[in-house]
Amino acid sequence: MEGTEALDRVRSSLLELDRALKGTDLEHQAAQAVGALDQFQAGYYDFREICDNLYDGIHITDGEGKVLFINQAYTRTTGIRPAEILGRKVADIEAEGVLYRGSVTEQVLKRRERVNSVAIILKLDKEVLVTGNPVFDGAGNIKLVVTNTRDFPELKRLEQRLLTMAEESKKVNEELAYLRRQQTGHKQIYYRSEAMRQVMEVVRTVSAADVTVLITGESGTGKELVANEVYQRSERRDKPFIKVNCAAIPSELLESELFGYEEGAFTGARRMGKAGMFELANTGVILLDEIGDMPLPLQTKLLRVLQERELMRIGGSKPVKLDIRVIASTNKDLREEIKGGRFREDLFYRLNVVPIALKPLRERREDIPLLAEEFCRAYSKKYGKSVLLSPDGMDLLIEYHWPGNIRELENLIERLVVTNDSGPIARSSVFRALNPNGLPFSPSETSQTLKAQVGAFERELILHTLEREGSLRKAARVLGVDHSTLVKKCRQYNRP
Ligand SMILES: Nc1ncnc2c1ncn2[C@@H]1O[C@H](COP(=O)(O)OP(=O)(O)OP(=O)(O)O)[C@@H](O)[C@H]1O
Repeated sequence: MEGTEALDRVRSSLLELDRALKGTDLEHQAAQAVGALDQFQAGYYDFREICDNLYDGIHITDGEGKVLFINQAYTRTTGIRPAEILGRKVADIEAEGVLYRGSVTEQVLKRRERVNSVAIILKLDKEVLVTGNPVFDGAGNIKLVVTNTRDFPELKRLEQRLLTMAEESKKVNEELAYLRRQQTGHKQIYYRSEAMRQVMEVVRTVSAADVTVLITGESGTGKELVANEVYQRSERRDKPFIKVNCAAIPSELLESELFGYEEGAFTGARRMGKAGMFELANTGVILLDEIGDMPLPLQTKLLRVLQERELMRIGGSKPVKLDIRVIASTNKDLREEIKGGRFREDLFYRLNVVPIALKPLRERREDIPLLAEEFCRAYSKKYGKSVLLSPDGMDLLIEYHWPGNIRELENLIERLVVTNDSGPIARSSVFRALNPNGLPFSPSETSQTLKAQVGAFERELILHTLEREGSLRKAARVLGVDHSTLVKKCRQYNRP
């Protein structure tokens, strides 16, 4: 019988008694008994309500282990209803072997102290985590045992989930560190020219200071490589380094990519919103590559973000504080862009705190031999070969005007290593690699007169034919000139 039912019965018996005793000497005592019961009942209802609103299952026995009370959560967790256990002794319930095993109440009664243990709910075939506490009377006897029961599998699931998440996050962190290393890759910067020596001097001095850097130069001159170097030498080298190519992202997406958005900011916005590149780079460095291609309205927003060092996601209302170092790069002449009204002058000054201008390769030809040798070495290693450049092959590289700068040189060397056997690469192979479509040799920009350019072309043509045909006589036949003419030309070009 449930406690509340029992109380109701006692109350109605008392009321009956009260009525029967009306007018007798005992009338007053009967009325007092009804009042005391009412008070007790009110307290019991409060207690029940509180217990039924607890998340944990509550199970209370007297000092003999007789079950006095269970709350709703206990029934929810164990499937055991009040009618099955109220008024019964825990030892008997356990001996029956139907409802539960491993009673914590029994252990508390024996050990007279708090017990944490796992009990098995036979009824649902599951484990629960139980904590039992003894409640003592003034004489030191146990008058109650109060236990709380929690779904053990749920805890276990949470623990398991936590473990999996910890493992996943460890893996993600390792992957992140790997990708970061790969992305910035510690590629060495090779140079011999005075121009590059000065650039590296600036890189070394400004990297540690947290200043904004603007790197300019034609495509392929090494702007990204220099940006990597600034990051690697900065205090933020272990923090995020996010690169954004402002020209590669469609202008209508660039704003949300850079600054992020809140949920519901626009149709198609992701649930929960999305952090932009600036937020991802927070505490680290952001490289705004091809900044010259950023649309004007976005330049205004960027300027505000750089000035205030905080941003607002699209559709957001809470500003996000930024602690970020900015490196910008472009192959455009920003002063020309300003003149043409395509770039904001105030943004230019904000970015141009430390300008680093990279010269095109044709204006620092001293770097070509070192770069070519290093690329030869690196690609030989990659392809398991041992390829070198012949001295006259190298001369060709030094003369070439390199519109694609170092990227073009690197790609060319890779092609040469792949297509040549180990050993020195002949001048003719370099020539063919530089002229894959059989187009005339691209002359150096320094040989400007027609005579000089024709001379350079004739020289290449003769040397190339000689190399291919293997003898002066055969080359003269192919070129349709006398043998003596060819000998004379060879002498003129310092060739035997
Ligand atoms: N001094 C150098 N030493 C070694 N490698 C270099 C050097 N300069 C550039 N490179 C290599 O040349 C290639 C092009 O360089 P990078 O991408 O940095 O140029 P960029 O100026 O950023 O080009 P773009 O403007 O097209 O993005 C890269 O593979 C880079 O590693």
